[in-house]
Amino acid sequence: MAQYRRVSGSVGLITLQNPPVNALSASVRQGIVDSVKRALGDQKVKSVVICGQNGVFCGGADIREFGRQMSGPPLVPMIHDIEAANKPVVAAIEGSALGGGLELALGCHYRISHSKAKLGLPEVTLGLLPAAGGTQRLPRLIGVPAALNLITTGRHVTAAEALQLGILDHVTEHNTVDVAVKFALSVTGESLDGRRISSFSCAPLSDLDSLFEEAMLKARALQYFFFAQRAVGRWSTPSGARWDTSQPRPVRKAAVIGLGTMGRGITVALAQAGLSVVAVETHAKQLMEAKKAVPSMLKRGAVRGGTTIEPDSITYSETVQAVADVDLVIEAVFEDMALKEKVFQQLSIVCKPDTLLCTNTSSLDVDHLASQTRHPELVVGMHFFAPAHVMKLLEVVYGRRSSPAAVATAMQLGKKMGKVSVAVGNCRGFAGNRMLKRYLEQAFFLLEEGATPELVDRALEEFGFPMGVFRMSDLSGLDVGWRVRKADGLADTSLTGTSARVRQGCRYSPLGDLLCEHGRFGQKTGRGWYQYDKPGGRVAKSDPWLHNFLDEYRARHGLVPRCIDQQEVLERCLFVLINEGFQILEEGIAAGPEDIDAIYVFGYGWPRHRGGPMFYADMVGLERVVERLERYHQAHPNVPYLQPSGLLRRLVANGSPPIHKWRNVIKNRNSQL
Ligand SMILES: CCCCCC/C=C/CC(=O)SCCNC(=O)CCNC(=O)[C@H](O)C(C)(C)COP(=O)(O)OP(=O)(O)OC[C@H]1O[C@@H](n2cnc3c(N)ncnc32)[C@H](O)[C@@H]1OP(=O)(O)O
Repeated sequence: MAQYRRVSGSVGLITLQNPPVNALSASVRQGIVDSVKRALGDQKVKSVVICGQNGVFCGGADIREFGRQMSGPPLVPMIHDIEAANKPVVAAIEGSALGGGLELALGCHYRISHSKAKLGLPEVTLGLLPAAGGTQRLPRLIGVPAALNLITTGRHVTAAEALQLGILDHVTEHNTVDVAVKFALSVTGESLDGRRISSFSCAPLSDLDSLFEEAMLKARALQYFFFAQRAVGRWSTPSGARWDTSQPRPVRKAAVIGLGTMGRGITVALAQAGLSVVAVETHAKQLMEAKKAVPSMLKRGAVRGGTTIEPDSITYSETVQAVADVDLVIEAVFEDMALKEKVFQQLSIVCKPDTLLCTNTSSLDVDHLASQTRHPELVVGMHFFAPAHVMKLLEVVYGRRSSPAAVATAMQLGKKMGKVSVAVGNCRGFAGNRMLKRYLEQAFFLLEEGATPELVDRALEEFGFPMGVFRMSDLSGLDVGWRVRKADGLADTSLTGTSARVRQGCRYSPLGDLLCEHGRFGQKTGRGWYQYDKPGGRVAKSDPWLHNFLDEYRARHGLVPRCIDQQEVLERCLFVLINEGFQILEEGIAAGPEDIDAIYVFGYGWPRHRGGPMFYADMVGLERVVERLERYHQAHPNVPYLQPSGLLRRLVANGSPPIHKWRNVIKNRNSQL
């Protein structure tokens, strides 16, 4: 419903009331129609404000009414009547104005918003179009390109961006309804001729065709990705195990070993999937902390998902003996091979002979861990992404001896946890992190050559990543990679001269190692590639120290900085990642391009509307990817992975077939799996 009252003498205030987000149910629409009629018919009312109760303007269509018989007044004439009103109507937007909610606001003559509000037309994510005037009014208000972007992506924009785009007239930090009422008083009696958006004409565009072509490309990418997500469930391995011939085992009780950040998230994900969980942590302090953290994570998840979790579904223990009767164990201890070896040896003794043993390692050798057990066929990797109870991606890593049933069980458990599970073979970094390594290395090289973290991140964010590589590195912690590089004997900053930037005959950048030596681990220390207001701060600010450091570094190594443009950033960072993806396909580590694309979209923030790295390569054109890689390899001969992979060349030699035909060309000739 909607409440109507007169405030400040002459303002008709209409408040939408439909908790939790004041969605446009039949009774809300009826309430709006009645209230507008009252306001326009009341001589004392000179202007109108529409707001929502409890700090939310309107979440759009009431999704609880989807699938039901349509009742109540239709939205289109209702919004039209608001726009046609002869008294100014002001939308006071707090919280969200989404879908039909934004369309309602676009029918008003003015839009005032709180700075924390979010606006958008997310219909596309529900398989709908903004049919209550959104497709007509938004392009007239902000132009076709910007409107097309919002409508085809469904993304929510901040009030600041909405103001910049021209959707909003004013943004306030104060009480939005009070500000809107004052504003409504101030525009009383003014002409509304220039305020009715549907009377605006669309700015003519010369390149409308290419704009729509781009939008169509996005639509193709989204369609491809829709099917790619489903394709990854039909997994297969080079040894012939397949989704439709492998029988998963029932898993009712699971255990997690190690209750650090990852272990806690995995415990929550398992409990949310309805399993009983034994959570083991041998360090008393860490166990105590986990006992507090896990229930509150579960509680937050239950509130968000509207579910209930049996509080006794998790039992905690300080000893591994507690996992004797579980069906499956996920080891999530510190990323240290010696420690993991010990855990697997212990598990092999303690667990039932048919217990599936899984490791959450992000890069270590699953076959080696399997060799520590009595039943290597029951060992697989389950590589979760942080935060493990939130992130959709799960890499299920099969080893040389993993049984089809073991792979099927892990895949099915992933599905039960609501994950997109992708089966991949065992190699350093598996599919996702192996590709990421190349991407990170190129980003470091670009800094050496003259780029800044800001320039690289801007290029990647404009491409569509939620965060550029350096902001992401600050968020996840520079020390993580540093530890791995130290363990691999790479992070040696005592080397001088040319050998400082070469390892095993290949180009190497010690920039990340040097930053760590300065105690700059990213957000957690308040300093990394950017600076933050405090340790744990979230807002990245450009850091003059870092720029000086880069200048000195280049001078020390005789590197003459050059101008690097966004195109080079994208090609260098993305094409090497793609090239590694082809190598992974060639080796049979991933069964098809869809697997890699699902990994990148769900695990690494690759923009969904670009379909994933392999789809992107198809769109850019494989010949072009080869040509650019060759050119960069010529310029940087000591970076061997800039050479186009054999499969990429073979595909080009086969006339660059479209992505859905690549599997015909992929022959896992080199596979050892
Ligand atoms: C003539 C027929 C009338 C048709 C009207 C015109 C048609 C227009 C088409 C549309 O409007 S399509 C767009 C529909 N709206 C959306 O897609 C928005 C979906 N919601 C969100 O994005 C978020 O929920 C939010 C609004 C941004 C709030 O996010 P927040 O993180 O703060 O909270 P949540 O946990 O997500 O949600 C809280 C609570 O609210 C319920 N809810 C959210 N949206 C709607 C909705 N549109 N209708 C009904 N209920 C909604 C959500 O389910 C949660 O409830 P719960 O009980 O706590 O689970």
